Amino acid sequence: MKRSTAACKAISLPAPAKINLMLHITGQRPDGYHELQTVFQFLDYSDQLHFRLNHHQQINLLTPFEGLPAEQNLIVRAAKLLQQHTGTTLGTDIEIDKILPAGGGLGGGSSNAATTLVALNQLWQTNLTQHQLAELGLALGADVPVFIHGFAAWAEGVGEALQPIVPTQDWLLVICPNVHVSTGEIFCHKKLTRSSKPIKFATALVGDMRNDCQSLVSELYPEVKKALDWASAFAPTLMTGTGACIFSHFDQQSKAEDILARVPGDWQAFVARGVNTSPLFIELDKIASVNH
Ligand SMILES: C[C@](O)(CO)[C@H](O)COP(=O)(O)OP(=O)(O)OC[C@H]1O[C@@H](n2ccc(N)nc2=O)[C@H](O)[C@@H]1O
Ligand SMILES: Nc1ncnc2c1ncn2[C@@H]1O[C@H](COP(=O)(O)OP(=O)(O)OP(=O)(O)O)[C@@H](O)[C@H]1O
Repeated sequence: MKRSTAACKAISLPAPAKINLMLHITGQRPDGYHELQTVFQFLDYSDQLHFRLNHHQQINLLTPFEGLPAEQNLIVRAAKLLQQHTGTTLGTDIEIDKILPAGGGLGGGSSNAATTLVALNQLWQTNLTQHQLAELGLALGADVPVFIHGFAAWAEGVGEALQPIVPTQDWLLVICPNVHVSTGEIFCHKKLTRSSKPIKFATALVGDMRNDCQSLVSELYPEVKKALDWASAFAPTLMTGTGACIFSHFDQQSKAEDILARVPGDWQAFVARGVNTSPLFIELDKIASVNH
């Protein structure tokens, strides 16, 4: 897809959530990372990032994140990585409207990093290809490449070997129980299922749509089990990534909204559409068509 790279001084782009429609763990590599088979779909529900060019080579994150020093923020790390990789003398001031819960399995940090790489590649006119950006992004997180490529995908490897797939674009009720699950903690746990039999791409969307992390997370975090039990009474429900968020499928927005209204008050929840093209790329195409 050809997109405009016209020079600009500022750009605002979304960083959407992802869900894992299924997630199998089929093995572990010598470096400790796990071999996965998963289906990624995006949600039409995004953080919004705003980038303004500066000429001082400074990366300034103007929106504070409680408890997370700026230098550890994946937005700042992504910007610095691109700066170092390309040798650009430009910098950026960044603001974010954050709505995605951290540590929810919705990939918020990875998505922020991906949007940062894509946005700054335009703002700084560094002209890396999508493939180069995805390779760079993988060093920041296993989920970054899917956000950079922007299509719903069947993923293998650690989640970086992607093939397009076209799941139904259901309405989803997403519930975020009041707990923070660390991805590292789940992948290190001795009770994690690590030996699922590999399946074929052709069967990715039929049969057993399970998440191999779900039973362990349910055991360690009873609040996640409680949410799964509650939501499963209304619609097919699964946990995303390593949790804590769960999602339930509906064929109509109104049905999902009806159940949203009944979600117990101590859980954050929202309704969003599962989409097969990332809202990031829909926005980039809009910008490109305006610039033509
Ligand atoms: C579970 C998923 O959300 C599925 O989409 C992702 O694979 C997680 O991706 P992510 O949050 O970008 O994870 P990373 O930041 O790369 O890794 C966090 C930690 O999880 C473990 N990890 C992660 C991904 C993977 N395939 N195997 C792992 O063992 C590693 O211990 C790593 O130190
Ligand atoms: N910009 C960012 N937004 C959110 N979290 C960030 C960011 N930068 C760094 N982090 C750190 O990354 C951790 C994981 O955040 P993230 O929202 O990606 O988790 P997640 O949704 O569970 O991701 P995944 O599904 O990829 O496991 C957070 O606990 C936080 O400390």
